[in-house]
Amino acid sequence: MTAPADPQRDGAAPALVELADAHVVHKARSGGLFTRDRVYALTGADLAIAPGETVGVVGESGCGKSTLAKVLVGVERPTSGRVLFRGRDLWAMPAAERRAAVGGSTGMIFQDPSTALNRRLTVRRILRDPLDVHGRGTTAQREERVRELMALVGLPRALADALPGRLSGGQRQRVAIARALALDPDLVVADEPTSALDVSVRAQILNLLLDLKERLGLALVFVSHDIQTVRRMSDRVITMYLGRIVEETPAGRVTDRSRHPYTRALFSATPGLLDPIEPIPLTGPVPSATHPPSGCPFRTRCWKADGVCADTMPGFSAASTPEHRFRCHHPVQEDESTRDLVRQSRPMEP
Ligand SMILES: Nc1ncnc2c1ncn2[C@@H]1O[C@H](COP(=O)(O)OP(=O)(O)OP(=O)(O)O)[C@@H](O)[C@H]1O
Repeated sequence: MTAPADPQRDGAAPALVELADAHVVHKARSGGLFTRDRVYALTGADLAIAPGETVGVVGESGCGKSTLAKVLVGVERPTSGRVLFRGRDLWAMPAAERRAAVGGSTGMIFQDPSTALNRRLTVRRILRDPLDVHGRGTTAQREERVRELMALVGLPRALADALPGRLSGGQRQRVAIARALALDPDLVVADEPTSALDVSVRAQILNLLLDLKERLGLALVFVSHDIQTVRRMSDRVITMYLGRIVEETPAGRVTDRSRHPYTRALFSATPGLLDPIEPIPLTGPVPSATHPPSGCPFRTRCWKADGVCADTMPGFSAASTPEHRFRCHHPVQEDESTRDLVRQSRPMEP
């Protein structure tokens, strides 16, 4: 069995949740029927989430962000590899113990609260449900907890008997956040929590998440396409490409100190993050997760790629540190500016 990649980084708090060489492989479908192909949704993920930290996850559509999120909170079982909750192998536990561990330590907030909440249940019932399922407290204590949760996320008490259809998008997402917090988890994973909301309420929901994280000492994993927001919210940013974690960067270094060419390209394409700059051009489509390229999955779009990249998937580079890890045969130099990379990566004039 594979040992956890980096069980406790030097001096860091012990991990809340750790993935050790986690893979998720699906059967591919075509026209509603399974085919012989496989979809490599998550490949060899090694990751440790420490108590109280905020980890942002970025990458293009289909790169495995949601899969990583679901594996971290124990709602999706990896095809192989291990998920450790406070050092204990989640999927080796008896089912009842696993359900209690997952319910009691993690919460998940989904993209669209309209579909994530049962439309036939009142706010009170939605918030009571996890307490009932996990047998928390007496009836009176559960009612009190529902009131507490509503206050925590800024929902007026008068909405306790409302159905989700009567609430605004922002209020619905507050209910979803309260439900994720019902059992007092240590880790909350928010998968694109604001992308289905009006622009006007996005900032309120993000501020609420940050505020709750501080007040409750939560660890937060934040998945988003919105790179600016990820950078602002996170302590550490994880870059994914075609099912792989290719870089983990301290958030303060992520714009102009990232060492993986893909992270630099992703951030260069975000307006307003760097001084006016052209984005690093990435040529060609994202390869299919059913037929990933040999070696490094990014090589087909990388201006630095050579034969080594086609032959071998890079492990974490020897130049990595415990805080800043990257998988690349030809990492960007520390002192190379994104401007230099734009120049290097520009396709040759014919
Ligand atoms: N149940 C499934 N069956 C088959 N393929 C799946 C399944 N779930 C996910 N996939 C595939 O796995 C890959 C990773 O999907 P995932 O949803 O984790 O990506 P993502 O980065 O969250 O995408 P997005 O940003 O668009 O939400 C994609 O190619 C997706 O089509």
